Amino acid sequence: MDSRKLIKSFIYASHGILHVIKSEQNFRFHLLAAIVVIIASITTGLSKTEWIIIIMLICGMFMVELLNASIERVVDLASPDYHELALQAKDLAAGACLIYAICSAVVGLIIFIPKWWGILF
Ligand SMILES: Nc1ncnc2c1ncn2[C@@H]1O[C@H](COP(=O)(O)OP(=O)(O)OP(=O)(O)O)[C@@H](O)[C@H]1O
Repeated sequence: MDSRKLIKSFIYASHGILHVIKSEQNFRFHLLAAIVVIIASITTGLSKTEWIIIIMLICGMFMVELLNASIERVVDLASPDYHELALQAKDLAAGACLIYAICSAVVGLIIFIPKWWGILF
């Protein structure tokens, strides 16, 4: 295996992540939300399985946002002017983000609410 090629791939991927942090407000919001969820998870106390679910949800949200940002750029490159298919491509990608965000919120509530209920009452 060519280790220099592997290191370069990591560097390019890191550039992509840094670029999306700088340019996408949605991504910064999800980053902040992830920090809040991690703090809540530490203070609430989760099982190993619950931690795995939370980590997968957080990383999944970042992945979907990165793919959405990537699709937006490809669409802007291919169709700078208005086109119905460009609209559909961007709206479909945004729809994917919305579905994942709703799913994450629901799963998060299923994990946290019974624990907080147990602490409060
Ligand atoms: N070339 C285009 N042709 C047709 N409709 C478009 C085009 N570009 C954007 N749109 C429509 O405008 C909406 C917003 O597009 P925009 O590029 O501003 O993305 P966004 O979702 O606001 O992302 P961000 O603000 O993160 O860049 C899209 O969801 C789509 O409905």
